[in-house]
Amino acid sequence: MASKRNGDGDLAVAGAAEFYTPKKHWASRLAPYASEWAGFLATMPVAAGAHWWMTSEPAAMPWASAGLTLLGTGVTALTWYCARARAVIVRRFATATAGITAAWTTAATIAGPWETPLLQLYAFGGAGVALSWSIFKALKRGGDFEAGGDNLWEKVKLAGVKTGPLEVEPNKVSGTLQLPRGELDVGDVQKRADKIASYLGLRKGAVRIIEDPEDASQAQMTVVPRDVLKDPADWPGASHPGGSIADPLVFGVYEDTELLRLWLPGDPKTSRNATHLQINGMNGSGKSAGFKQLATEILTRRDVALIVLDPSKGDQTVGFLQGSRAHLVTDVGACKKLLKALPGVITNRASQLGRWGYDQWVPEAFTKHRMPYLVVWVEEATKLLKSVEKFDVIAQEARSAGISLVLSQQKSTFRQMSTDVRSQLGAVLCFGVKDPEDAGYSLSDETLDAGAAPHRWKNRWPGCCYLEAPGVEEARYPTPARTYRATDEALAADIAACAEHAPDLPEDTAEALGLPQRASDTADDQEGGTVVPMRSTTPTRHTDPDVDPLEALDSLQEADVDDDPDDPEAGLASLPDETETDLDEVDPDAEIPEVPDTAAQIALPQPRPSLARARANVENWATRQPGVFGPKDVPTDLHGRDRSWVSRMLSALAEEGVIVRADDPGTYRARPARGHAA
Ligand SMILES: Nc1ncnc2c1ncn2[C@@H]1O[C@H](COP(=O)(O)OP(=O)(O)OP(=O)(O)O)[C@@H](O)[C@H]1O
Repeated sequence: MASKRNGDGDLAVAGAAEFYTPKKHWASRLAPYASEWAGFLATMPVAAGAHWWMTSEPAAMPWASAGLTLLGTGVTALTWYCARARAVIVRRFATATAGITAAWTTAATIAGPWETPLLQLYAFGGAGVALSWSIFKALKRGGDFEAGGDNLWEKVKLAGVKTGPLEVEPNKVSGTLQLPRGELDVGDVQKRADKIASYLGLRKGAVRIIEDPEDASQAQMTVVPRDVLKDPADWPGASHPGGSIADPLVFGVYEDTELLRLWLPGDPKTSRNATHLQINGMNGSGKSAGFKQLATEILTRRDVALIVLDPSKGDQTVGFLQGSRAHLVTDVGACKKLLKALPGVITNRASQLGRWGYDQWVPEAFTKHRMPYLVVWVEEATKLLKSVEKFDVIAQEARSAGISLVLSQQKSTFRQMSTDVRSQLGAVLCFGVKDPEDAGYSLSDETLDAGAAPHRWKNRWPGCCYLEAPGVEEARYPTPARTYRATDEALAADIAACAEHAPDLPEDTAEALGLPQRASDTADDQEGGTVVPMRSTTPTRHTDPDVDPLEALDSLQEADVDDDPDDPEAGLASLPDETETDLDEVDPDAEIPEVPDTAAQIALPQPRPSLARARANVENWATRQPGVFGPKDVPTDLHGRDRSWVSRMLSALAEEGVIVRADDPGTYRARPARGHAA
């Protein structure tokens, strides 16, 4: 193979390309050998001319002889020196050729090239040298692409693989591989991708192999010699200021310099589905920076509203959105409430879209009916999802109602995110993770098999990511990308420049979610623009002032999706005597902790408490237990549901820090009381 580095010291894309460039015509097949024969033929007239010149000036002959001898020795020495980086055989061969040519030219200049034995030496010796160069090249290069390719495949123990025509782009060479049928499969080649990179003198991960979905004996090989991700590109500004959310969100570049693009709404014309997005990555892998850029892209569009639920970090991550039209909710309870209110909003929006004749949200829904697309971004999603029933159903319905959910969390193990929820999300953005197992919770097997390895980055390469999403070519899924390097000030300035385009939330949506129509209408924001906690927003309006919105939603949910279909007692009133027995376990003398409104209801036997009341009852009971307890210990009539529900509830309470986990799995204890002395 040709030199691995070009004159600038860069890894040579051209080198890789040169190795592979197919030579189909006889002229191009012979071209590599032309130089030695041209040199052979040129030597005779040069020597004859020099001889004629020297003999016409006899006085100069002694000087010319000495000069030519010195020049020949110098050229030979220079050849030896310049070829020091080449293989020993090449160096010797080149030096010998220079020496022989210089000696013959000097002798021929003095005596005349047609004199015996100079003419014979030229005819046989010169032709012999030229021929041996051609043989040497032919053996080394094979004379055409395929033999060179065979050499590569043999070296990496994949003999029989053939490389098809290659497409050479800046920093990328790609082409089809034909595998020997029945002998090798794509997995064999994928396993050796790093060996191929090593043979080509490239970094690990520079070679990726993707299976051809139509033919298992073929694969697509992509070689990306230079790692452009090492140095992230600077934020170039919002990609479509004042544009539609139907335009892609652009938030970085792939290693082959393509833009990193994400589409959230569907597109009936191209059959692209609307999607939710799952974002994973370990601490410091660049999730927050990615969020800021995507949020900026969203907030600079004219037909989309953004709601951000960030129960953990608050100002740290979303602070730069102060004063923007993003609705920011940072209170845990308020975040949960909002998520639980989503089904109502989904139903409402879906039926509106249906009435207007749309199967899904399209930009026209905004231009004609002022219904913006809605993005609900949930940071630290695991904490919130656990307490939202049937989240998979919410996710499933949300897409057709023009709502995309973005769930961001460090990792999505099956414990943290059910397969049902996962299957509804549709798109994954995976930043650096701790180990291959974590990568497996985010990316598909196909992407991982094709060489995606986010665990190699960990958090040492913040912003590096893989994206699997509708609208992105599947062959691109294993291609690494990096988000832009951006400052909060630059992003905030872009958002501010488009503030006039940002739409309000429709009145009914705002009302149902307990949000103002305009984020900047909140008292907090007017006071100087802090993150807006949900509790500071205007209360939801309802037609019946006596019905608590959450209770109403709970009843609706229960009517729709009873969480305990197998429970024979589902929907039946609990027997009062059982209630008394159970309530014996609740310390009647203990002071009732602060559970707004609902605490007073605990002692009263209820037919089957609403979901909200059941949660409050269980929480109240659990925080008052003197010892270790598990789901089976929680009195049924406090909640009226099956044990798996109680188990999920206790786990959620432990996540929220209301109770703590005990030593044995599935057991808990009340949080030790603090500050009694005070
Ligand atoms: N594309 C990028 N290029 C360069 N630096 C980046 C990039 N993305 C993120 N960073 C830097 O990496 C660091 C960690 O990023 P970030 O806070 O977004 O990670 P995170 O995954 O949100 O971490 P955590 O979960 O701990 O909050 C920050 O200093 C950030 O500026």
